[in-house]
Amino acid sequence: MFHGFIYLRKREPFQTKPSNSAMGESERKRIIIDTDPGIDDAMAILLALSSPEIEVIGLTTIFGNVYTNLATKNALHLLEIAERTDIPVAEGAHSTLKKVLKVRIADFVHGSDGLGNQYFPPPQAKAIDQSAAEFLVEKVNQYPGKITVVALGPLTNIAMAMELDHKFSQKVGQIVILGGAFAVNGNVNPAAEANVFGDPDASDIVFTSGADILTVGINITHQVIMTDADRDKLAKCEGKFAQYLCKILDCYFSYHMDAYAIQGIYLHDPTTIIAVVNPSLFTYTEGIVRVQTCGITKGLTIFDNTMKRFEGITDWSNKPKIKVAVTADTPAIFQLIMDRLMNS
Ligand SMILES: O=c1[nH]cnc2c1ncn2[C@@H]1O[C@H](CO)[C@@H](O)[C@H]1O
Repeated sequence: MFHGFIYLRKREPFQTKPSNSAMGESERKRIIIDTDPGIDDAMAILLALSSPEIEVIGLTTIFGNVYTNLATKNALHLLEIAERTDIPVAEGAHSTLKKVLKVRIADFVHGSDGLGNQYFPPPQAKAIDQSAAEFLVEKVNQYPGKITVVALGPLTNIAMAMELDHKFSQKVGQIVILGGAFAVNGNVNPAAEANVFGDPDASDIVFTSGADILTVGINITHQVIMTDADRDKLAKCEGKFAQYLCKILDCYFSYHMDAYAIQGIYLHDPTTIIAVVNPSLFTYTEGIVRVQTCGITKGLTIFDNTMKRFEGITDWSNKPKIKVAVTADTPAIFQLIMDRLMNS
């Protein structure tokens, strides 16, 4: 049982910023998106690029929905679609933190090209020479306390950045993670959510690193659903992003019909972007999260609400707390995603 609700905060948990006003450059949050595109990653990246509250200063890539080299290709391709090739892409790890090369790839969710089996022409641009971890470290040192890292895939690159610079956790502004399944079943198996399962050792390191972390699990993202009818609305928009997304969504819809028997899709990654764009649409609880790294419950996220003083030392004792999203204003989140994508 997830007993965190006692700590539930009202709608002032994050520093809330106006969502639609013309914001000065200095007020915009600088974000780096760590991503494995991925259909819902593509939606999230285009949503982020349509959101005046944030400035995307880089993309870093990781395995998950696709292998890392394809994630890099897709990230570069999406920036070409958005005409934002000024944004650097840094390629990340090809294997887990423990160097397991045989990673789990969700091509059955996103198509073998990761973008709904559209086989777009290869991008012209190339990734920068720095690795994802090096890029992350450089940026948090350049803008201490000011970078928000949005992690939409397994957490390998973030854990590697923490290994590379032991002060990374203190220098990063916030890490907003799509990860975990709190008090609900996973989506890889009953225990584990896909991103945490992808690299459980890295997830455990990141969750216990002491950084300011907000994690948005599938207990939240499974509430934000785009239906067939919503897709039809998107298809009627002339906007470039809306038209592009309608091309790639079919495969993701078919997967949800197969796996969940729903005529709709879960907006995991776009919902996580909204947690950065308008945090007041979520509430969270605070506690310590550890990750099971082996066995049949590999990838399980186990939350300690710190209400009980356990006798003796446990593996949760003295670990830093993180924020775990527990409620969300799902109609408002969905509407904001749609408005941004329809008007892009
Ligand atoms: O069944 C699944 N297996 C693997 N990955 C999945 C599945 N469903 C969704 N995702 C992907 O994992 C993240 C959320 O856990 C999302 O990025 C989503 O695209």
